[in-house]
Parts: sequence; structure tokens; C-alpha cells
Amino acid sequence: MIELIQVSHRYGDHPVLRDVSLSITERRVAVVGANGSGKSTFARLLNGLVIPDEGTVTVDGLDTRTDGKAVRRKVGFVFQDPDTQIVYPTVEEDIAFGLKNLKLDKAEIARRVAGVLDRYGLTEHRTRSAHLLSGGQKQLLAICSVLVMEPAYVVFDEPTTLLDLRNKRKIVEIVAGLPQTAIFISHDLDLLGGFDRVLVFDGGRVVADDCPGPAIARYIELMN
Ligand SMILES: Nc1ncnc2c1ncn2[C@@H]1O[C@H](COP(=O)(O)OP(=O)(O)OP(=O)(O)O)[C@@H](O)[C@H]1O
Repeated sequence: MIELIQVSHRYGDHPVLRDVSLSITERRVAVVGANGSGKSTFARLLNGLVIPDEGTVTVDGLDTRTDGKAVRRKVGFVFQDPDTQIVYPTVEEDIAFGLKNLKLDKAEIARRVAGVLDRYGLTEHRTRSAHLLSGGQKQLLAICSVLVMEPAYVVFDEPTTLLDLRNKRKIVEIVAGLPQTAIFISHDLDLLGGFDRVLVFDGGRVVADDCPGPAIARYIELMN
């Protein structure tokens, strides 16, 4: 379980999150809200990329303030722009990168890399230059690089924004099939029908927390 207790955060004197308390126990949680409403800051709190000014964030009891390293092992993070996540020249090297830091042996690394390449349809691209992949393939690569680490939770921060409709749907299918808990920040409301729970952010607060139908209706009402 991920739990936020009375979390507030500001950048300079600009409040970005105001007294957010919630627990995430569902497997598929989406987050929507206007630009600047605090969604990315919320996402970054979940794996300790941002430490809140006030309140606490815990992941299976580990506090992001004091157990950052262990939290990042548990919570994978997929960014909007996969180019920011690609580190190594080829697809397979990029996927293996994080595993090398875990000091796994070579055979185990090769087994895990081959497993995700196969599962997400990238095997034929494994020796290609990562930067020469299409936008959709790059996002798949970024997701593979996170999933190969076998996190318990995966946070997706607007992973479909740069993709065409076919690739948007593909990412949503992948998320739907994950064994992990997924927290999915998105402006693509039509992709969220299958989620268990949708949080609506407005002005740094959660103003609706419901199943997709009513939560999305509330968001649309706020935007009018
Ligand atoms: N590192 C930072 N330094 C200063 N201000 C920041 C920083 N990151 C975000 N902000 C500000 O905090 C507010 C909330 O930003 P955040 O990215 O969390 O919103 P968001 O809901 O994800 O927006 P979007 O839909 O545009 O991605 C915005 O006003 C933004 O300008």
C-alpha cells in the first residue's frame, strides 16, 4: 500500500499540493486534472523523487524521506518523454542498465532482458540504436527498462501524451495486463474507463476520488 498523510508541498511560495491524505490499495489508479494542478508533483512523491515539505509518504511502510533507496526499488517511474529515460545506445543495453546496478550475474541479466523484450515485442529491435526507434517503440523501451527491475508499483506520468491512438491503446493494454499496481497520470480521458479508481486534482487538492464515470464527469464539469 502507498499512503499519503497530510501531504503539502510548495515550490518557493507557490503551494502545489495542499493537505493530501489518501491510500492506494487498488491495482489501477488514474490521476487527472488541469495543467499545473499538481499531478506530476504527486507522481514524483510516490517514489521519493520529491520529498514533501509537510506530511509523510510511505510505500509498504517505507518512508520516502528516510528510505528513499528502498522506495525507488519498489516504485518504478515511467516519464512522459522516453528520451529522458534512454541512457545507453542500444535497446538491450538500455534495458540491462538498471540490472547491472543490482549486481546480478550475467546469465540472470540476459534472461530478464530477453523476457521483457519478448513480452513487449521488442526482440527484433534489441541491437538497434535506442534513439532511432519510433516514439511508440521508445515508450515501450522505457516501460521495459522499468519493468525489468520488477518493481511492486509502477507510476506512469503522462506516458501516452506523445503517442498516436494505436500506441496510446497499446500502452493502456500493457498497463491493464501488469501484475503490479499501476498509477497512471493522464490527460487522455477516453483511455481511463477500465481503471478501478480515478483521482481528480484541482489546485493541489484531490477534489474527486471515485470510479471513472463520476470522477471524469466531475473533471469535465471543473473544466467548463
Ligand atoms: N521543479 C519545480 N520548480 C518550481 N515550480 C514547479 C516545479 N515543478 C512544478 N512546478 C510548478 O508546480 C505546479 C504544479 O506542477 P505539476 O507539474 O505538478 O502539475 P501537473 O498537474 O502535472 O501539470 P501538467 O498537466 O501541465 O503536467 C505548476 O505551477 C508548476 O509550474
